[in-house]
Amino acid sequence: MATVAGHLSLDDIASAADRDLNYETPILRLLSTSKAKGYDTVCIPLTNEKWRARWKKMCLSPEDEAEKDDNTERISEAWRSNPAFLREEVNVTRLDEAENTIVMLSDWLELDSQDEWVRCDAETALMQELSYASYLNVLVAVLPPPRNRAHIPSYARAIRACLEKIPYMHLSVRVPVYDPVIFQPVTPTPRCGSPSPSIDSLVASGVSATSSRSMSFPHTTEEEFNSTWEMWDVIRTICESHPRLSLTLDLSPPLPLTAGVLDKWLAEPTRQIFLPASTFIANAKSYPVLPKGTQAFIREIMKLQPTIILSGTNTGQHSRGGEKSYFQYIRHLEKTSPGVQAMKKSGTVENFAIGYQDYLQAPLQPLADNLQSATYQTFEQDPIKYANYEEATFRALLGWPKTDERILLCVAGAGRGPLVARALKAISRAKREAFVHVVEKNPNAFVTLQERQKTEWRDQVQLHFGDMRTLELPDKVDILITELLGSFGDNELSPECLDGAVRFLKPDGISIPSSYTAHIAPLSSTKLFNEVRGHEDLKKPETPYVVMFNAVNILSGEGGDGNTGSRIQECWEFVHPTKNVVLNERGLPVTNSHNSRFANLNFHIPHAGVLHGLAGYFEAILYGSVGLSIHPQRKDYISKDMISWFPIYFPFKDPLYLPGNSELHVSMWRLTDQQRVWYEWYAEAFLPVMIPVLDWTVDRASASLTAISTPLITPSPTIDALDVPPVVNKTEIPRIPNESSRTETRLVKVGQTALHNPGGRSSWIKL
Ligand SMILES: C[S@@+](CC[C@H](N)C(=O)[O-])C[C@H]1O[C@@H](n2cnc3c(N)ncnc32)[C@H](O)[C@@H]1O
Repeated sequence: MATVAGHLSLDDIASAADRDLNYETPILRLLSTSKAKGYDTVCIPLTNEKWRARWKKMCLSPEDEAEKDDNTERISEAWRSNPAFLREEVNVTRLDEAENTIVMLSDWLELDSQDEWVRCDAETALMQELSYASYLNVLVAVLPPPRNRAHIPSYARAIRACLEKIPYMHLSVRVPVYDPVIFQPVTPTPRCGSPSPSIDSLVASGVSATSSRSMSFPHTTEEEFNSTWEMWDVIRTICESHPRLSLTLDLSPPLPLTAGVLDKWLAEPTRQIFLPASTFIANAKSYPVLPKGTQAFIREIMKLQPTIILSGTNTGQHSRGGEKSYFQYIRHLEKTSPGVQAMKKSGTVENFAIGYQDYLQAPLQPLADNLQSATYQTFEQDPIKYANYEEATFRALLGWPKTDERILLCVAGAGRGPLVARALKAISRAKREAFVHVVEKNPNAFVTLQERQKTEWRDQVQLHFGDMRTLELPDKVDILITELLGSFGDNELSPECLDGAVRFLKPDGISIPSSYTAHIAPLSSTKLFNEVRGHEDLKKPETPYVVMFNAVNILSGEGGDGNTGSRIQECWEFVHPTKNVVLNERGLPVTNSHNSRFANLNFHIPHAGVLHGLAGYFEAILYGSVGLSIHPQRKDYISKDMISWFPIYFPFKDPLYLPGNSELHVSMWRLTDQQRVWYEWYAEAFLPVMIPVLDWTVDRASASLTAISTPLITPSPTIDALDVPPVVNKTEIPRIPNESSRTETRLVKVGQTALHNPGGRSSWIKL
């Protein structure tokens, strides 16, 4: 269940101050009442107005210059040299008051003020607050929100310094999901005036959430939706994605109905959602509900299990339902969240993967290693994979043209025998006379196969121990059944094993599977990036992993300008039996070069994001229209609730920022020598820019070179990436462009990754 926290306001704390002999302190009284109302925890402001007033007096120049005095400066300097609170400036003083609570630091601190002195004193105050919170064992502190884009690097540097000095505590940056008003330039306050307003006051005054909620975002651009994420991106980058840095997403501003622009928050460490009562609207019966866009977003982000901080629920903003109705509404959203429900429903891949989300696992190597019985047992729990294999075998048997002959089947790589059992079922359903050869190279699993032959299958099967690449069978078979597929299709060396096993097939024989394809999509995930980075050796970021994705955002979108493909794109295909391979006298390929592959795929990136890696999927055709798929857009039509494979993840060792409306060109290789197979991967980012088409003519009147070296247009800061006709020698008469109204789109390169795993130096699969 989602954790729901009640936000205590300064007014709540003040009104709890009247003595109640049942509680030792007002905060303990509020904690107890919140618990009774059903909240799991509370969010408490650490400081109060007294601290704000003292800080203001010490650190901001008075509006009236006449009020300035030396004594104040001395007091300020004394504070700077030894920052400390007075008892009456803080709301929490005891360990039991802070236990399991979320503490909100002074949200008026301007770590990104226009004024350098204000920034400096705000940082001193922040460190003082964190040090005090740390003294009280606080585990999560919500930081004041960033406001001023121009000084976000200063804000981020201050947070980084705090992360280094304060141990254990999680620092959570409060960021509005978007709110352009927050970024209106802060009036410079060179030690005078008051700090810029807090989010709450801006929402309450300027852009009232109620008033703007009723608008349909007529003027809100992609750039505006992106602006707070872009600030967060700078903070996260400067803090090097510190594992104790997280995000409190402030949902005070109303959300758009189109989810795409918000998905980027799913790939971030969004640990808290701040949800004020003012964000709720009244439904037809006057009960508080959330606007559609916010509902959809909360349902989606619930799968990350953030703590929802409800605030202002006791301020009577809605006429019906009372305080508990907000809380109940959140529980209702949780119950109707597809992600949460899938996790709860047994039999789904989401339920099967609980505890494994975003956890990196090394892919199996069933050819090089001998699998454990428990691993086979896990495979065998899949309700869909074996049913689809049985159906494919059944249809292949039904379609087999020679009805009067005994049909020979071979299950190669049989493991503990589930596909043998399914093949026998299919034979019985199809009412055909048939016999099954069974091949397995794992000596331990072969004992289980012998046991099953003796007790279940008897003379319907014949067992053969050995490697399908070298073993000989007594007969050629009609149908060859294998399951040697990895998350990327070919990554458990199905193509190489089948090169050997197809020798068992008659010329017109059928292979189940008949083909499989590998697919990729660019992905962003701070969590996964953190898992692979920071290791001295290159191995970790140059190794593909099997991962059940959760806090992940696929960056690509449909659309684009025709130069780009779909959101998830196919890299390559393997078809069996393989055609046109040069074979030796034993019927085996002379080299493995026919199994190497290359793909160059162009993705459209609609919204800005940070590329951390590639998500990989596979799809297989078993027979006819029966298949297996983990492709996110197709799996539910082909093999819904199949749990055997999680996707694969190809990491990038350094993040690559992709601007909105950019293109990502990905190169992917499957390479091989006589001993190994490995993947290499690389990506480049491009930004399409519109430039006028220049018709060049020779200017005989001017002998100066300036005409061509002066920038004529400035489509992008990387103007040098565009073709300007070269000057061959300095005496050549320059050409100047004619005026033209035509424009064309060119791609300007904005970044690239390293080539990952060259020569298979970090990761490979042993043949
Ligand atoms: C992914 S498991 C599938 C096991 C079983 N068919 C199932 O579906 O549960 C692949 C099996 O193929 C076997 N295998 C892999 N390569 C082989 C080879 N070259 N020759 C024979 N068996 C092989 C492995 O030992 C393993 O038992």
